[in-house]
Amino acid sequence: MEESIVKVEHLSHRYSVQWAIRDINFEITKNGIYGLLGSNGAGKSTTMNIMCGVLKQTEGDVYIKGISISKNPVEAKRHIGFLPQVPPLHLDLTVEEYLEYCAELRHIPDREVKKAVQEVMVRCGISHFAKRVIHNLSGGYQQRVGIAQAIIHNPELVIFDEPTNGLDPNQIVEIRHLIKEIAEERTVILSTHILTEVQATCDYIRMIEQGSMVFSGTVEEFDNYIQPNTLVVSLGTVPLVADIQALPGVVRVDELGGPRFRIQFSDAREAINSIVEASYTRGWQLTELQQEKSSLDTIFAELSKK
Ligand SMILES: Nc1ncnc2c1ncn2[C@@H]1O[C@H](COP(=O)(O)OP(=O)(O)OP(=O)(O)O)[C@@H](O)[C@H]1O
Repeated sequence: MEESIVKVEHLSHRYSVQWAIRDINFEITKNGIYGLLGSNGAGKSTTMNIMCGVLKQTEGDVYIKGISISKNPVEAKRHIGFLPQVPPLHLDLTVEEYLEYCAELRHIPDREVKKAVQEVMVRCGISHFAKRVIHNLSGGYQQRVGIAQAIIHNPELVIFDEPTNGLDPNQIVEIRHLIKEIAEERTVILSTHILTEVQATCDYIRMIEQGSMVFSGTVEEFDNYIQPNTLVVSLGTVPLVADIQALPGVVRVDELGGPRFRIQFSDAREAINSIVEASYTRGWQLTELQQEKSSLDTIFAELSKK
């Protein structure tokens, strides 16, 4: 049996009277990058804060490598690194001073602190800023320092809450690259409301909407979750739209300009067969026929409605 890295069991949380998350369940047994996806206010930060032992849940529990975060938080937290939405930086310290402080908080033995700090600075590409006061770093480099504090104790699981929020496009690319490197050796969970972030960075998706889990699977499964229902075809000779529309399996035809058409179908196989056959018998000279994929945005909108 595969070892459980994280297990979230019947997790619910209520701030005063309102439930922020309700009966969230999932388990992670394989390394990789997991995107916790959801729109603003869906419950991502609440879930992550509980997973990291920063917030005490109302109901349910989280197990990190089988250790309960509520019953044995100190032991469970040894295996976790966390970068909250607002990085917990001390802006008036230098990068090196701050990371030494983090190493002590993480109970790294005194004689190993210097080495751990040097290694993590190399890992996160910030060695050249070791003596720089954090306040004077750009947003992207401050985020690197935030990532460094999350992995200084070499945890098996790293959790990032909206790690590219507020960064410029170049910084976003660099931070995504760093996250992928970090994930080569450990499991990473990152939260985001940006679909392209998931596409660019993650292997798996857990999607939360209105406090409940609405999807759990790979990015590819997510992409195919809502079955596409359109084809794009290009024809050598241009028939009447009504002639295409009349074919079995075809529901609607839109002209895309020139000889290209978007065809909405009720039954993919029936529509494809009838288009290919008509092209052959009526001399339409089919040159392109492809099924369109639902964009992540469409899927997101559909799932959010459910
Ligand atoms: N401290 C709090 N007190 C009361 N309600 C809260 C508190 N924090 C969050 N909430 C509410 O709980 C729900 C879930 O919020 P949460 O921050 O977990 O969502 P999120 O998916 O992380 O959103 P965002 O992307 O905007 O951070 C929201 O309705 C939010 O208003």
